[in-house]
Amino acid sequence: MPESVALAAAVQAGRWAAAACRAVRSAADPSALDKSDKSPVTVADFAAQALVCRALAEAFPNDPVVGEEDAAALRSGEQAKFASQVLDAVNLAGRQFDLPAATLDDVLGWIDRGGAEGGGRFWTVDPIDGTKGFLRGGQYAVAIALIENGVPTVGVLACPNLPRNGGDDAGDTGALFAARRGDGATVRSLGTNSTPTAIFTSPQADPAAARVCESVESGHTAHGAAAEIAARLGVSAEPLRLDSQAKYAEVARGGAEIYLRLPTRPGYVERIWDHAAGVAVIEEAGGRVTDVDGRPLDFTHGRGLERNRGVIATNGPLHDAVLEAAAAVLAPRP
Ligand SMILES: Nc1ncnc2c1ncn2[C@@H]1O[C@H](COP(=O)(O)O)[C@@H](O)[C@H]1OP(=O)(O)O
Ligand SMILES: [Mg+2]
Ligand SMILES: [Mg+2]
Ligand SMILES: [Mg+2]
Repeated sequence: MPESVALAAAVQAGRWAAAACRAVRSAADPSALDKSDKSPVTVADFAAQALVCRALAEAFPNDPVVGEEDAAALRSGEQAKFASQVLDAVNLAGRQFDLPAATLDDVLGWIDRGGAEGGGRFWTVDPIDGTKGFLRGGQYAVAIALIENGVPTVGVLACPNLPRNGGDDAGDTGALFAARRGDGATVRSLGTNSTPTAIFTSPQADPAAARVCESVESGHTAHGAAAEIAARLGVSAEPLRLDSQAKYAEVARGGAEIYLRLPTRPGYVERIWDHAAGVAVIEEAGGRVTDVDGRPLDFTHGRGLERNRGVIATNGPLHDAVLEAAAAVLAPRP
């Protein structure tokens, strides 16, 4: 079946952005700025958001985009050198795809296309999900999703550092996961014209045999509570720690059964771009996603998942058992 225009645009956007991320990492140690919440943002985050918004604008000029980054810091005279590095990264990646050279104004304009509010139909973009992983040389993902009436209907996760065929095939690094509601989920390489292969979650129904993945960063998830949940389920394998939505991808392709993202402090609201693409990919691969209370993720409240706390994603068959264990371990919803 030919891919829909929306999925094809998101795949192209993911490839362009992944090329920029790789170019930045191979050139030098990426320099980072601190955002107001103290989280880092690099030249590659901005270049990747510019390229994703450029690709989406070509295919869907009227679609709003809700992106993580904005160009305000790059427009301030103080960051002129940083801004010119972003421009260079966009053009370096662009040359790989025969794109016309961009100006700094083009790049700032594309980045700021990500400042929309959302609505009935909109895209949400995390140009680098897992910036800390990117800086460490760990996992990161370019995450792109189309949301229609609160439902992620298209999702792409481009994971430049993830082995495509599982852990044994480390020579073939870089995987792009894609899904469109009703059409299933696939993986392909990051190269142009690569063929997608269908992926499915693991059929494992024995909780004791499950493999759990979680964040590397202890500030992003409660590792202790996850260990208690795993113990209740009788899980013996050590958790797999990965940065970014690569965790959703790993569960979607059957490399793990459970992804736990457990609240570290009351009041942290998850961002829609940290989950929408992962939800589309995992659900189309046969999995399930809810918050820790079993509620579906609610993408109708702007930039945050205001109505949810934490996230639990599973292969499907294990979902109810994990929710039951989580309810026994976590304090009830306030
Ligand atoms: N306190 C926090 N709790 C949960 N997630 C967070 C927190 N601070 C930042 N994040 C976001 O968590 C995601 C990475 O989590 P993980 O540990 O799974 O890799 C990123 O989207 C990161 O944003 P960013 O996109 O800026 O990297
Ligand atoms: Mg960030
Ligand atoms: Mg993120
Ligand atoms: Mg990000």
